[in-house]
Amino acid sequence: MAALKLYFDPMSQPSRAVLLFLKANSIPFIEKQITLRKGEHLTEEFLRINPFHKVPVIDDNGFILTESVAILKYLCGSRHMPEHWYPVDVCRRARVDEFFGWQHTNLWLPSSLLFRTKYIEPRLKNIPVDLEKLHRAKVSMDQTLDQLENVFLRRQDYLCGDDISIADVHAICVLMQADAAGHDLITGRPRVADWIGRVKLRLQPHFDDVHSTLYAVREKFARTQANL
Ligand SMILES: N[C@@H](CCC(=O)N[C@@H](CS)C(=O)NCC(=O)O)C(=O)O
Repeated sequence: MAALKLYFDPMSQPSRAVLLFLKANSIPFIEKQITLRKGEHLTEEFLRINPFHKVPVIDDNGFILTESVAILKYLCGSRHMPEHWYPVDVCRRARVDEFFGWQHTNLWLPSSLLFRTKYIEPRLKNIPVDLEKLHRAKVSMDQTLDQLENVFLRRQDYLCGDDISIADVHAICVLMQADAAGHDLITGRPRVADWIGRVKLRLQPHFDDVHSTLYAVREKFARTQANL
């Protein structure tokens, strides 16, 4: 049987979620890095794999799947992973699905907007940072972080229950994008701070390995754009 292939860019938050999950669970796979910055997602070869020109994508012995959430769920089912990642119990599983439904507009959107506005757009279009747009993204990101603090983490150690699930892996990778853009995730949010520490610890050393490219960007921001 051909090995699983993962097409990813380490600068992409959903790519990192899948990469991290594979590494943390020692699932064998072949790395196919697609560097978005270089336009490698727009080649004819990649468009045949994903006509939507997005990463991540997996090719599991000819079964091609896009969308990070679908990929994580597929890996849980096809690799018979420990139950805590995506519980079998109907209600516990529904909590994970509930979070994934919520995160698209509430977590993914503000975090991506923040990073895009501060990092990608100025470089791509050679323009200064749009401060008004950045402010809107920051307000929205703070609302989301407060909801993580006061709703999801109010009575439990992980986002969807008492043990780590694929929702935690996905969410922390998305949040790291905002962190790299210099957004303060934890001040006044002790539960979010503890949760980040807890999830990272569960996923080390792979967490730092998968985030090394992003950490370099975060350092650059801290030196050059700390005032924004
Ligand atoms: N909902 C998708 C989002 C995938 C996505 O937007 N990927 C971005 C990188 S973070 C991408 O490949 N963008 C390139 C493009 O849209 O051309 C998922 O979770 O997998």
